[in-house]
Amino acid sequence: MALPNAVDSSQELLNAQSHVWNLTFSFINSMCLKSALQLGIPDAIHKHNNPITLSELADALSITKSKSHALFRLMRVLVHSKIFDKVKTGEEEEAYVLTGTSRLLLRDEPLSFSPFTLSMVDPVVVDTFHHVTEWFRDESSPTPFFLKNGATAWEFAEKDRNWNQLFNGGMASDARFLGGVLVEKCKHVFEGLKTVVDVAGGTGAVAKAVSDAFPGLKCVVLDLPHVVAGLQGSENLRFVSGDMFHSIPPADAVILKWILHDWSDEDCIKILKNCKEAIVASKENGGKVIIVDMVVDFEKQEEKAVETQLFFDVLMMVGLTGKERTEKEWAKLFHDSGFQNYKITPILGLRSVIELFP
Ligand SMILES: C[S@@+](CC[C@H](N)C(=O)[O-])C[C@H]1O[C@@H](n2cnc3c(N)ncnc32)[C@H](O)[C@@H]1O
Ligand SMILES: O=c1cc(-c2ccc(O)c(O)c2)oc2c(O)c(O)ccc12
Repeated sequence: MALPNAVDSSQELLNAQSHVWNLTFSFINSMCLKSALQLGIPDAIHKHNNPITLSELADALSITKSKSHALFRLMRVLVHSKIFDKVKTGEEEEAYVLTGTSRLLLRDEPLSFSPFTLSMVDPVVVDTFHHVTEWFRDESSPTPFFLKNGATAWEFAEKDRNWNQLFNGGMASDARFLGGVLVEKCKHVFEGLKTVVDVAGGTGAVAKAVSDAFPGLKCVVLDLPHVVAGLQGSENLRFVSGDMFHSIPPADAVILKWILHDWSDEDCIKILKNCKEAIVASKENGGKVIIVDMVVDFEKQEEKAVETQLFFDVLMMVGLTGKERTEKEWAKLFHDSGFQNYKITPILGLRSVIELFP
């Protein structure tokens, strides 16, 4: 029975080859998405109000006539990756519509994710990945990013104004989205608090959502000088520049959103000890740390969720010294930083709110 085996094994080889091709070229998905956002395709479809044909789309984007077929090919990839959908509008004619995914990427929507995506497909992030192999063989660089740039990501952001703006804008788009969900789904987390400091709170989008939802609550955003310079606060929102490794202003609660996954265990313990110092004075009003981060479980999740968690974990390894943590790893961090108790509420999709008590 040589033949069936030969067929089997050649089919296996062909499948393996196709798998290798798909993995080799999966960056094309990211780059087509980047072009779609830069060209403003989601907004053009949205503005049209109806399914949009290829030629209407080309007109709306002011694309040169000679690129019309290229646009068709770009849209074919984007429809395949379910960023857009295609509907029949007549016998022959087809037209494009938005999907839930592209609705999240509309430029002028308050909850747009587009700035985050554009920051993460920028050469500052993507180029770092060309230095991973070299980093594995390097004795002294903490990250591939450091190996390439001779600076940490935060030092780099201080020097490069364009990247600083792009990165802070990207973070703010996630923070606006999450801030809204947080105050809606996690009201109880903020009840009874009089003061809160959002440590490394970026340009203040989470603090703004919290200070708007709880007008009696005084919010402070602490971040590095190049992030908070020139930002305007409000009645109950104030920006302070400083270094969380040195000191954190005292408050009833500290928020740490997407901070601890940026850092090694050793650095997290330093940050958490400073947070503890900031909150212990006001134990009767709250005295807690509110962490928003992933609690990963690489075994018990759906395939797509596992992939997202693996991507974030490697992103943290390549750009920064951080990682995504399992509950066991979180618990050890909390114990090693001198906290007694924690409560995980897994309500933010892949991320959780962890309340940490001294
Ligand atoms: C991943 S961003 C998260 C920002 C914000 N919490 C959010 O989720 O949108 C990390 C933030 O940490 C800030 N950061 C880094 N080192 C810091 C330090 N030593 N002290 C204060 N903030 C710092 C960065 O400037 C950046 O805004
Ligand atoms: O400055 C950076 C920041 C981040 C980053 C991304 C998502 C997050 O949620 C987060 O907290 C941090 O990642 C980088 C990266 O992966 C690079 O390759 C180079 C630079 C950076």
